[in-house]
Parts: sequence; structure tokens; C-alpha cells
Amino acid sequence: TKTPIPELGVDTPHTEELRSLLERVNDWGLDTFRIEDLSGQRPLTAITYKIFQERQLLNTYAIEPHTLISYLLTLEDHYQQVPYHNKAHGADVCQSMHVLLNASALDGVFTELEVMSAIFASAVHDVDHPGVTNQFLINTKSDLAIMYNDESVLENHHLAVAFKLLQANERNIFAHLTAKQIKTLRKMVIDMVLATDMSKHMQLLADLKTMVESKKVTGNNIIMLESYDDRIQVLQNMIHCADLSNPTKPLDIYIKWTDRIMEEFWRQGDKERDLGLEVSPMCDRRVASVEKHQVGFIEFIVHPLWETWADLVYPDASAILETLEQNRDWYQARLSSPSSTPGTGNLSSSPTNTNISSSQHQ
Ligand SMILES: COc1ccc(C2=NN(C3CCN(c4nc(N)nc5ccccc45)CC3)C(=O)[C@@H]3CC=CC[C@H]23)cc1OC
Ligand SMILES: [Mg+2]
Ligand SMILES: [Zn+2]
Repeated sequence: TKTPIPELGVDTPHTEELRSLLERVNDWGLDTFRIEDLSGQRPLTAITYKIFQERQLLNTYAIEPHTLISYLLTLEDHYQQVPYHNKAHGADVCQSMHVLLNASALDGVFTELEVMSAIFASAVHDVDHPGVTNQFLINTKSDLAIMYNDESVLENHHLAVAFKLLQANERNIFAHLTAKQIKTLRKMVIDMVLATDMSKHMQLLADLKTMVESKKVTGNNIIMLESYDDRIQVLQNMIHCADLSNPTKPLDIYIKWTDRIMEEFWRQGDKERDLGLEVSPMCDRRVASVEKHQVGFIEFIVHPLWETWADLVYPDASAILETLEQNRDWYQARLSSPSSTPGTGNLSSSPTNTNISSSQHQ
């Protein structure tokens, strides 16, 4: 005899509007901010609950609705109230992963357990994020850096928190999986969340490029992945793409994410300045070059990754790549327009230097 679960998993007076918004959970560019407002500040619970239902995961794995809601609400409460790496980001990456998994080039490629692992990994991937970088935690000799010996400090912590929350019976959504299934899920979730550490980006991208060059497809252009290493490599790149998807979304949504990440970086810079530490790149609010950093972020990191992903699943991600290039051009144009750089007279003749120096780019 438990309190009945609301239709959408969360208590809200906006049931009609939230329901119609969640109908679009399969679309790229879903407005996670609007869902946050309509769900009573429960975007992660509302979106993840909808995705589990949409994919029939509660039936397939005998997951009790109360248990799933209890886990999701507690998980959501363990996301910190920082400007960017909060529950809205968790919800956004989870929904983005859900859409990426629907690529027709991946039709029938992943098992239901792999799909559930990917959705779960995305939902938990930044839980209890303190709003500062691994390097900051290392430089300030934080408890977390001591705990994880400076290696993927945040990502190890997100995983430990996520799995710890499963230990309570009323939250154990995997209670009816076999021991073998739990072992497999746990390994894949660990491998995926650890892959969201940006220090792994270059290796991940290099391996993805190698896979694209040697891509093997079936008759109807579906990708063939024989080994665990191949399968997990694609899933790792998917969660990494989802984590780096802000610049590929509709411009008004992308700009909101930029505002949030910059506020989070600037707060870290404020702490570094107060501590007498060198202020990290992009973290000095007194050197505001937001447009320059976005152009560099897209040119050096986001576009190379998404271009390679778009090759792998061609033509499924072509529209996403198109939006990314339009958004890059928009920030590029603001970089060199008179409105953004007062007192520089006629800019059309002066070259706009958007090259982030290699040292900065480590
Ligand atoms: C919406 O806008 C952003 C969203 C997320 C991030 C994120 N950024 N990063 C890093 C990325 C590479 N960085 C660069 N450093 C240096 N010295 N130089 C560079 C030159 C050009 C580009 C990047 C860098 C350090 C920060 C994370 O680690 C976050 C956590 C995980 C995923 C991405 C997040 C950045 C955004 O805009 C800049
Ligand atoms: Mg992270
Ligand atoms: Zn993230």
C-alpha cells in the first residue's frame, strides 16, 4: 500500500503541458529547461522515467515503478545546485543519448541490457558534481583527489555515488537482473562514465576514426560490432557526444548552456584568484571572450568528434552536424562584428584571431 505514482512520475500542476512535451522525447533539441519548469524542478526524473517507459525497460527487467521513481528522485537530489553540472544537464545528456541510440545505422545492434546501461550511465554521469574541474580538485589537494589518486577524480566519484544509491532495497532498480546481467551492466556503466573525462577525448576520437575507416556494415547499412571492445567503444563515443552536444542543439538552447558553463567556469576562476592560484583557461570573468571560447571549443573538440560520429552513422546525424556548423558560424560572426569589440573601428579588414594556442589546448 504505497502512495500512487503520478502519471508522469512527478508531482506537477502542469500535467497536460508536461505530457505533450514529453511526447517529443525522441526528438533532438527537446527543451530540457522547459521540462525542468513544468516538472516541479524534476527534469531528470521526468525524462528518465519517460525513456524507461518508452523503451519498455520496466517490463523487460521487472522494474517496480515505485523503485524506479525512488531511485530517480534520490539520484536527482544528489546532483548539486551548480550553474551547469546540475540535474538539468544530467537530464539533457540522458535524453540526447536516447535519441542517438535510435540512429537507424544502429538498428538492432545493441542488446536491451546495453541500451539500459547507456540510458542509466547518461542519467548518473555527473551526479554530485561540485562545479569545479578535475585539475582544480587536484591542485587544491581535495579529499576527492586524494580518494581517487588524481585519476578521473570526478568521473570515479559520479560512479561511486550512483551505485551506492542502488544499495537501498527500495531503490534497487536492478533487483530482478541475474548476477551475470548486473556484472555486465556495471562494467559497461563504469566504462561509459569514465569515458566522459575530457582527458580521454583525443584517444576516444582517434579510435573512432580508426573504426570509421574500417567500418563494416550489413546489407542495409547497419554497423556490425563483433567484440565487446568495439561495442563499448561506440557506446563510450555516444555518451561523449551526448555530453558535448550543447553546440549541436537549437541556438536558443545552446546559448543557455553556454551561459551556465561560463558562470560555472568563472566561479572556479574566482576561487582560484582568491586562493592565489593561476586562473584556468576560460575561467577569468574579467577576460570575457565567450564567443572566442565557443568557436575554439567547436573547432578543436566538438566538430571533429561530431563529424566523425556523423561518418559512422551516415546519414543519421547529418542534420545535427548542419546545426552545429550554423551555430559555429553564428558565434564566429559575433566574434568579428563591431558590436562585440567596441572601439576597433572598421573590422572587416582586420583578421579575427580565433586560433586557440596549442598550449592552451592541452
Ligand atoms: C556550451 O559550452 C561548453 C560546454 C561544456 C564544456 C566543457 N568543457 N570541458 C573542457 C573542454 C576542453 N577545455 C579546453 N581547455 C583549454 N585549455 N583550451 C580549450 C580550447 C578550446 C576548447 C576547449 C578548451 C577545457 C574544458 C570539460 O571538461 C567539461 C566537462 C565534460 C565535458 C565538456 C565540458 C565547455 C563549453 O564551452 C567551452
Ligand atoms: Mg562529467
Ligand atoms: Zn556531463
